[in-house]
Amino acid sequence: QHVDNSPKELLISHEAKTDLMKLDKVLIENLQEYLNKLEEKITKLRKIVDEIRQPLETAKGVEEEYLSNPLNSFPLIRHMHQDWKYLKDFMQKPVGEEQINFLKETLPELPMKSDGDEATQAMFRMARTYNATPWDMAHGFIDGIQYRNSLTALDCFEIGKLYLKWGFINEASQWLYITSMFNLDSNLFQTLGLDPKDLALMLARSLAVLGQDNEALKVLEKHPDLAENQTSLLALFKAYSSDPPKGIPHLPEEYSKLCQSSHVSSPSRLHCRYNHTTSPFLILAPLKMEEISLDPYITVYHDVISVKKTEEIIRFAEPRLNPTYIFSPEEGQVKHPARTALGTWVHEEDMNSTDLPFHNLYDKIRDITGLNVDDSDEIQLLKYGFGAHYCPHHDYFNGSAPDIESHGDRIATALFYLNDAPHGGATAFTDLNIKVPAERGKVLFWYNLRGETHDFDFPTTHAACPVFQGFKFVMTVWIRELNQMFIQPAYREGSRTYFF
Ligand SMILES: O=C(O)CCC(=O)C(=O)O
Ligand SMILES: [Fe+2]
Repeated sequence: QHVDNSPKELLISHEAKTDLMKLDKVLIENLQEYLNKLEEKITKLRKIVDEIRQPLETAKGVEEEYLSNPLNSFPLIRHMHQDWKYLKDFMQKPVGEEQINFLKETLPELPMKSDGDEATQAMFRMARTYNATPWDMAHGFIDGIQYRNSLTALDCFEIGKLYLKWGFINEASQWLYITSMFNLDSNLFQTLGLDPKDLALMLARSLAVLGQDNEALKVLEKHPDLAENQTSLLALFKAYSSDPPKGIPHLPEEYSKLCQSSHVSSPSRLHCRYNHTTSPFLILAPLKMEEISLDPYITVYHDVISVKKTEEIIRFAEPRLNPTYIFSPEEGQVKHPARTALGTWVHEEDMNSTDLPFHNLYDKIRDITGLNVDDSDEIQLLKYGFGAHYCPHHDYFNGSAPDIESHGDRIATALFYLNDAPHGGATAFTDLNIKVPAERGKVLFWYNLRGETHDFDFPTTHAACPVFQGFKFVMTVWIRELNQMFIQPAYREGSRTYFF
């Protein structure tokens, strides 16, 4: 399968990031080589300057006597006639062309604008979801954890611009203010695209919009080019209203609250027990089960899948990953910032292959859930990288999927956690105030449709919190409804109430 080198691919794949670092190293070496070439030229020129200055030094104060000597006047004429012409050629000769060309050729391999935008948006998402102030974020402090790294002026500037574009003026002003606190005097930043004048304009504009006129004027005053027009600029900022921003991810407050590590799920009155009733298999090998909600019915099973199996599944998935989509009744499958994991479907032939880790998976799910699972169900492997998340959603299609006639809706979901997400990445049931951390070997199981009627169970709305560090790997199994006809005969087709 073709791996789409889309923005998300860069964000999520560890390999892609490792490759980027390797490429960065090569480019830095190339830049160093360019510097060496420049230095070579400078060293040569220094020697030449010293050399050609020599006769003048000798003649200093005794010019007439000096020139009367033909052994001096000849060299002068020759030098003036010849050397400067050659020097002009030497000065004009481009330096480090090879290195410049190498950089030019490499540029198409580097992240594109959309990659940069997506990375900036991931920072926005994490800052908002984990309630990190710009100051904390810039200093590597997020969701109670202090990371060793911090952001540079250019990083902060980029994030500030996004906040400004999306109309989060208060945060924008803070990001831009932090940017301005870096030492921007050297024109180093200008070379790299951070024009202090642009920064001052943006910062002043955001302050003016916030009604902090004096602060805005102070920022403008510091700039020789802006100081003289400060009052008219201020008036302009205040009169100017930008178009309503587009593309801002909606991050509901209850979702953010749940995702933060400070949130502790309300102590469950339900218990853990060993499930040995669902199937004959479980009588022999009972599973540690945790009921985390009775209505809707949500359970977690521990140690369902071995470390070895999870590793095999991850190895299977890695080379097959593609961007994931959300299902929209109007447009079908669409790429959307609400879902930013990479994924791959597991197809029938792979499910049944004895060489692959999936071949007894259907049995296992049947044992746990008591539901009939087979090739009519959908299995997707998902990898969430840096900042990847899935906004609150429900898994049922609400009658809109094309194959709903043949398979029915998604009656239940079994979510297998294939690794431990180091920071972030929990599954959050936003209506229930329940958060399930991503821990290897667990299976989270819930019904999306209500028992008797198969009505949509709204409080099953759930989300995947943004992953801040490392990645999160899961396998989602959506169990379809019509396969359960003989197990749950209470279901009468057409009985469902549609709410939307
Ligand atoms: O990754 C998660 O925790 C949830 C995934 C999910 O809800 C889905 O794929 O439908
Ligand atoms: Fe889901």
